[in-house]
Amino acid sequence: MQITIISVGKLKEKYLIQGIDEYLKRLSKYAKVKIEEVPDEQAPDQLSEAEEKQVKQKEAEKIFTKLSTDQYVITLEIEGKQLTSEQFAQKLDDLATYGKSKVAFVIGGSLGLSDEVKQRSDLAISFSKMTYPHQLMRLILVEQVYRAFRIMRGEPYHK
Ligand SMILES: C[S@@+](CC[C@H](N)C(=O)[O-])C[C@H]1O[C@@H](n2cnc3c(N)ncnc32)[C@H](O)[C@@H]1O
Repeated sequence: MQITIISVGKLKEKYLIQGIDEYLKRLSKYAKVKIEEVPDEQAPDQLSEAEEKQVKQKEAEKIFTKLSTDQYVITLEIEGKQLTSEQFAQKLDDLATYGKSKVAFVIGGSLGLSDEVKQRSDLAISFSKMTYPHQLMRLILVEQVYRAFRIMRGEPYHK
């Protein structure tokens, strides 16, 4: 399986970089995982609805440069579908079985994802109704992808 994680915004915190690197190392046994970081748009704290839309659209343009038509796109959205780790593992397994082995996960920036990106999404998943910072979301995602591979292979992992 070829997995691309497209994430808006730069990873700054050392502990997150180390955590993500650790899971990427563990994941290399199961899949090719590539991180594509796209720069976030600099914007003031107070934005009108139109300005917010514009920022998200600009970020979307950069996201689209990293996506290809043959990828199955999974967006991370708070309002997306909540899955158990087993269901998530089953989903990845099904994708591999049915020839959709190129998967792109997309994590938005601090304002979230634009409607255009959401429309391109094949599946929107939520990790809870709470909002996580995008940097932390990247760590949570790689851990869950790693867990999914362990589940798929029937290998022991913390329950
Ligand atoms: C700070 S959040 C953006 C918050 C923004 N207000 C929104 O509604 O999307 C940054 C990104 O992290 C991801 N994210 C944060 N919390 C999430 C959750 N509970 N489930 C899935 N993705 C989440 C999403 O991709 C989101 O675009």
